[in-house]
Amino acid sequence: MTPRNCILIGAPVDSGKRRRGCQMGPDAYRTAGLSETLKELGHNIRELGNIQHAPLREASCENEMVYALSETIGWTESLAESAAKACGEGFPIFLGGDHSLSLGSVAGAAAYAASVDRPLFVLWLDAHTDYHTPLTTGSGHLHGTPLGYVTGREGFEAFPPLPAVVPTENVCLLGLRSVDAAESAALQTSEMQAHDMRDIDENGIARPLKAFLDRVENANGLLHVSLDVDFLDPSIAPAVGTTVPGGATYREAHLVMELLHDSERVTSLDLVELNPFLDERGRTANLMVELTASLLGRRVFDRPTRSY
Ligand SMILES: NC(=[NH2+])NCCC[C@H](N)C(=O)O
Ligand SMILES: [Mn+2]
Ligand SMILES: [Mn+2]
Repeated sequence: MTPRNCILIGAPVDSGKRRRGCQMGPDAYRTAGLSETLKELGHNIRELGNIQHAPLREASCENEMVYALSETIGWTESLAESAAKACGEGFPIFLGGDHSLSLGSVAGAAAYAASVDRPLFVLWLDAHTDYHTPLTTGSGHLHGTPLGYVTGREGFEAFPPLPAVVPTENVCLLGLRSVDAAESAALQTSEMQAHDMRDIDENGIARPLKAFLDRVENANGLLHVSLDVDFLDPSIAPAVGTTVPGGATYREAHLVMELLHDSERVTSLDLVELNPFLDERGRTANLMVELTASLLGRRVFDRPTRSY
């Protein structure tokens, strides 16, 4: 297995929703031994500690429900900058923080991809589509908007202008089981490949993922993976503020990670929405670390062939 130059970037973003706790996420991953686990697999690890948001400026939005706009803009600025830089130096892993961190991490990955003239693809592992804009969100929670931002939807005027838009046809969502009406309407007119849990129940999780990975391969694309804890079933991953029943099982989740590893396509990763305050003796943090290990090459044993 080729060793990767992993760059661990702590992003204690907690502004994307009202319930606090994701700011403790980076330390929970450290406590669960993320860095040691990846080292044992033979990877090189660079730890950047926790980054901070850019200085806050006044910002406003027509939608008065929108929560902590300035802070999320500040995070988007600093994260986009560190993501673009880290993508040029290795394999960035963002230790979140809530999902609003992906406004910045994906924007930065897209900027990097454009700078090397390669298309960026995004795999969204989530119960939710996170395709709102500040104008359509009913909750006002900006962790529900990152895919809206990076695909260039209107309504993000207060945010840093996107250096490069991710075309909706380059986005694949897996694990959906909670989609708001406004998001569902917008999804219809987009080219995103959205796979809900029913789709996965009927067809399995490998089939849609392999089809997507083939497209990434054929386009010689870079691939950003955004893993929201609530992709997983709450019975195995309770530490998230937005649990939805009926999520990915332990084996489905590991299979996704193993297929991603085999594709050798993943170039950046977000681990988001872990709220250690809601965890049970660290089990969700531990599982997220195990899944990251599978994505980075841990396997049960080295199979001589894969044709049985
Ligand atoms: N990243 C997340 N957990 N997003 C949940 C979003 C939930 C809901 N769609 C909202 O906009 O409020
Ligand atoms: Mn999410
Ligand atoms: Mn979610």
